[in-house]
Amino acid sequence: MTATLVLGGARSGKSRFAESLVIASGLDRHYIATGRAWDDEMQARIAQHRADRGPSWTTHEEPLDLVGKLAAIDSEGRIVLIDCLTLWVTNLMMEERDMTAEFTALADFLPDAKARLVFVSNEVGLGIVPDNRMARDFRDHAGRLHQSIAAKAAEVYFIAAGLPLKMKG
Ligand SMILES: Nc1nc2c(ncn2[C@@H]2O[C@H](COP(=O)(O)OP(=O)(O)OP(=O)(O)O)[C@@H](O)[C@H]2O)c(=O)[nH]1
Repeated sequence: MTATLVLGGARSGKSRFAESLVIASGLDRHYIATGRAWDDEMQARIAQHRADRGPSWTTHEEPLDLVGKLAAIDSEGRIVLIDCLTLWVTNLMMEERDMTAEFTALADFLPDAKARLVFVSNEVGLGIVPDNRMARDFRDHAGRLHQSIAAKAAEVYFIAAGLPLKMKG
């Protein structure tokens, strides 16, 4: 099945746009959250997101084993929204995982996926070069991952101010 990549900045409207693609598909809706609730504000925000999505979505929370989770729920007639890749990259870095191996596993999974996949991610590479090493590594990992997913995706969008710019497809 096909994959879509939706890139954008913080509060650009990328999650909402990705959700609209899922709803328009008419397929069985699944949501994989890679983020973790680290404080009360985030917990409240997540609860609101869940309420907004409503009961027609099946939610999975998977901070690290994204490929394993995708494989476990992969099925024809299903669409899976992954929100978001940059939080997955953060979690992998915190656990000192082999980034190249993880990114390769995800890219290799895409052509064989039976479900339709919609990836959301933050475009974090547009500002000045960060002055700390970890932030520079994070930016580089995210940029490499985006290029690899974009190369295999059928459609790629960039969202700014709530407006989608179609870059591929
Ligand atoms: N753990 C968990 N996280 C969730 C759930 N639903 C949404 N999220 C997280 O909430 C985040 C998106 O919410 P926001 O922080 O409000 O949006 P944003 O990414 O800053 O802004 P947009 O560009 O508008 O999407 C995603 O990264 C998800 O991982 C859920 O059910 N469980």
